Amino acid sequence: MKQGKFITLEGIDGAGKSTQLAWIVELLQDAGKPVVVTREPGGTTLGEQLRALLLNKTMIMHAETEALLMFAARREHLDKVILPALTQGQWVISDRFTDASFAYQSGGRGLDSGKLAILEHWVQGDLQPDLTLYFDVPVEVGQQRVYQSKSKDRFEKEQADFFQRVRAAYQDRAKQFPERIRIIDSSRSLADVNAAVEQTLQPLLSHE
Ligand SMILES: Nc1ncnc2c1ncn2[C@@H]1O[C@H](COP(=O)(O)OP(=O)(O)O)[C@@H](O)[C@H]1O
Ligand SMILES: Cc1cn([C@H]2C[C@H](O)[C@@H](COP(=O)(O)OP(=O)(O)O)O2)c(=O)[nH]c1=O
Repeated sequence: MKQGKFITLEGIDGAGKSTQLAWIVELLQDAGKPVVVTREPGGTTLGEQLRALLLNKTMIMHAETEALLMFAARREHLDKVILPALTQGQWVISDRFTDASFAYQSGGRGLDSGKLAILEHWVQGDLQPDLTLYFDVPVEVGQQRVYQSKSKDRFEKEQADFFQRVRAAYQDRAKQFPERIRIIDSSRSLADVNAAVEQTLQPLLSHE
């Protein structure tokens, strides 16, 4: 029986997820919540090895292989990390989850979202995050932030039109699940985004 809360962070590369993750952990710890931080693809020994393959910019793979590996890593992640932590009453914060597959593999690569929905149901059953923070930025802003910060991986080396499709797919998904997915305008200053995150988390914290 799930007791903890499951929060996921989404957005195109460079949206500011990792930066906000640290702030969210601080807010939850200040509120006395036991927090587990994790990420996708990854989060387990096997998942991190799959991540290395998926992000390796010299690796060539079919788009469906890519999707299947994302969901294989997710199955392991749920089994080894997410479900045990939730059952123990911990708050799980994941830097990306299934919305990323709909955004990148369906929006970005063009896979049929119906196939992904089958994998989603297979791997997660009815489990969905309690809250998803979608950090929305224009593609140019995200790309500028990524290029300033580090060398590009297999996804980050994609062109702007790929990220336009990813962003559009995220926005569609946020419209489809407005209760769960909250849109945060991440093009603003760090202080403004921090404040928006705090405000969005408040109802979840005060219902506890
Ligand atoms: N609101 C913001 N304003 C300006 N720069 C930001 C903001 N949020 C994050 N950054 C910077 O942008 C870069 C990418 O941020 P990061 O959190 O790593 O993004 P993501 O995890 O979504 O790819 C980092 O150098 C970070 O310091
Ligand atoms: C979870 C997930 C990630 N991805 C992609 C999005 C990102 O480009 C990449 C993971 O990188 P990311 O989480 O952004 O890590 P970093 O901040 O270290 O670059 O994997 C998918 O394409 N589908 C998925 O289902």
